[in-house]
Amino acid sequence: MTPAHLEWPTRDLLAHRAAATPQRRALIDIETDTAWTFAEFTGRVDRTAAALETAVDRVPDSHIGVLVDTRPAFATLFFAAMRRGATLAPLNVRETASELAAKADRLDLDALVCERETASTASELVDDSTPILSVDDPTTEGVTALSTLHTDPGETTGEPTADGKQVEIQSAELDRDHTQLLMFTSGTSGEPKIVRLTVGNLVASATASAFRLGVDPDDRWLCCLPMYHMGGIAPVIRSTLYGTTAVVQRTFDDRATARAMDEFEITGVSLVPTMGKRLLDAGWEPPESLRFVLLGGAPASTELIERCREAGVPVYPTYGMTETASQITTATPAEATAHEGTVGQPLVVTDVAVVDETVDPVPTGEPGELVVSGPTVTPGYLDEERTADAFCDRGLRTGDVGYRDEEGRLWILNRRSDRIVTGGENVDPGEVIEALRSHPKIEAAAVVGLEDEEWGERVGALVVPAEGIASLAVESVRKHCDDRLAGFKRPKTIGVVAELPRTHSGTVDRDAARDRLREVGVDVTSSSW
Ligand SMILES: O=C(O)CCC(=O)c1ccccc1C(=O)O
Repeated sequence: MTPAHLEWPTRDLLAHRAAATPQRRALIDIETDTAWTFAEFTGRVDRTAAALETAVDRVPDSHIGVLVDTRPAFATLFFAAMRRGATLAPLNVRETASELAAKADRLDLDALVCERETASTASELVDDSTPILSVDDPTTEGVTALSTLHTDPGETTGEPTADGKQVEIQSAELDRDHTQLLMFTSGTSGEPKIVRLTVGNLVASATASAFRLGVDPDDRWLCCLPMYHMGGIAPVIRSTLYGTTAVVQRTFDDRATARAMDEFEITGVSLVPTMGKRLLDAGWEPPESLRFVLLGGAPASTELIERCREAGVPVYPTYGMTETASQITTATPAEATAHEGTVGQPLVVTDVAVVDETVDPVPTGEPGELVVSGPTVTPGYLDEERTADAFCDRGLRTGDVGYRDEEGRLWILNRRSDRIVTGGENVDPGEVIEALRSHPKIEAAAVVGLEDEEWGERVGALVVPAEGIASLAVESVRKHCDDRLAGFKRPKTIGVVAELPRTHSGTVDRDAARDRLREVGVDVTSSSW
């Protein structure tokens, strides 16, 4: 065992930051045009932590649900929970009350934190004995002041002085193995999994990220991804660890986001591919200040990477999961250009093994399931059975298929769980998508299995016509596939749509794609099955 004094430090990141650089800017909120120094931020966190103490009998290890959208108050709650050893369970504010109630039921909540917009939904999610707190105090102007709806807010500590000197720094050592976050994976079918992420996972991820993206003391990271997803909260943790500024934008909007990048001289931003495409479609020109666009959450097309290169966007395609506290591999702009389609090499602390069905490594260049290990990997799901299923001796089985080159760069082929089984044959949707995308009039495609009486499943395809293509004949798509795919792989139902349905995190929503196909799909007869 490693002696304690040689172990990775797990002190309160924010308290440490507030002591080291109290006057540097921690957060900028675009919506309210407000900025907080690290001294002010840590003061707010203390007040929020005090309000939690008042509302919850025993804060350490309590489960605190969060129904708050992307705003500084979310960041404040995160660090308040960290400081007091509570566990935060962020919920997706865009879901319906019934979807949220099903999730809340699984979390065993000791309290629920809402905001003005979600207060009425929040009251439907928990019973009367569970305190509900709001980050919008109706009696004060403070955006991050936290009051309670069901209970008295009690005493709060005062604001720090202008020079931050009187801030009381609580820099207690944190328990690295403490579960800091319970995150729902953006599952597209079946019951979503609840991922446990520890303080150690989050700190390791934020540390390793810096070795790929670099850190400049004047960095400003634009946070416009939802903070209840991993890709949205990760930049807040990174910025606090680095002592740099998180600029918070409640919702992405191509024009408003482009404007914010100019106005705040943004140096980095996390985006999902759909956002990157929308920015470019709107004629976005990246500001000179911009050093990186971390592009993840879903595979980016080679066309999008090429468009980024042409527009001078410093794009870092990344492959990550909630289960690994964000990035697993990340490619640099130079790699992304020189090695088309790659998501780059693993972060410095992460190992990726490519394995066959018996979990033995396959030779370089050959495809296999990706197994991830290292300090960013979750200790498991809330559900023990699912944990047992997901892990092997080598680490976390991702269910994704990919291959690596001699230098260790990774390519993702498809999500294994998306595999379609038709008439006993396995179909890799990625292969069908590739065939469809080689059609000159098709820009994007989603391929899913549709229930079929005879074959179990049949292949269905939603296709999006390329820009400027007024009409795309289903017959021409069918012919194109006839020439390129074995009979069982050819789409038997084809639908032409303007846009693919996507989940909030940007991945294709496969259930919605299936529904769309049932609505607009045309059944085609292939010359052979
Ligand atoms: O796919 C996931 O669940 C993680 C995605 C993620 O973290 C992410 C998504 C978009 C942009 C950047 C990142 C990141 O790795 O920080």
